[in-house]
Amino acid sequence: MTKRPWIGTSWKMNKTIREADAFCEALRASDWSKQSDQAQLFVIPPFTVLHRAAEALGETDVIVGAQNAHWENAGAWTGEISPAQVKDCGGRLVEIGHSERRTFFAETDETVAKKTAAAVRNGLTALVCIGDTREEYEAGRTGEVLKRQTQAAISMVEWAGGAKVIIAYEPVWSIGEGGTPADPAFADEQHARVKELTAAELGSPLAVLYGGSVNPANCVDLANRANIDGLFIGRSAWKAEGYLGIVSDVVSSLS
Ligand SMILES: O=C(CO)[C@H](O)COP(=O)(O)O
Repeated sequence: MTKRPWIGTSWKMNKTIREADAFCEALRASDWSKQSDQAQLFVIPPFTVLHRAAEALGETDVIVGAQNAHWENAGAWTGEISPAQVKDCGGRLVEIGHSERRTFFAETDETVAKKTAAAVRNGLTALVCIGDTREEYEAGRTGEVLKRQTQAAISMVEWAGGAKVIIAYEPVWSIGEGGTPADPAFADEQHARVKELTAAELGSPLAVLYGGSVNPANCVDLANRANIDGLFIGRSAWKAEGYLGIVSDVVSSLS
């Protein structure tokens, strides 16, 4: 069966309204935005343009999501955004537990578990990021860390009723400027383990995307690995041409 990869980008804390509009317009105008039979595209803007991006891409097959959401649907949680609010803005997916949130905003396995369960309860797809630090990687502890983070993330989800959870393996040592892209064979091995673990716990494996210094030179090799179900791209996809170039290369290589 031909693969139908997920290919998406988070803009992190980037883009003004005008820049977001330009990206969405370029994506909307591209044929790739209406070909979800070949690849499931997704874009994760900052909250400031979430509603606008969801509207702009509303007639396309592109899923728009949020970079975080709280575990409660409403209440006295100053500065937070709830999964119900994400849904109200047109968001269909929530990214949870990115390493930047775990490192700089005290996100823990427990908050990731609560947020994942809340996203699913609200009918959103939870895109849960897991990843080993450089220290853990060098100590050969990658497998153990990914197992702990995955088990915690899915521990509170109510699976009855079509819960949608996707895992993104993002080695912390691969992310951002100065990151080292993971060797595709190494990434594939880690994905295989996560798929095996989730299959054993849930009856069927969760999809596992790879993120961390994905670029035009390594996207095809990564996406063609047996256990890599898609790519989660940062810097290389922040310009629409960059994103669409990767989508086109990956889809062509798979067909
Ligand atoms: O979240 C990511 C993808 O949006 C991830 O952190 C990878 O970022 P990149 O290294 O800039 O591709």
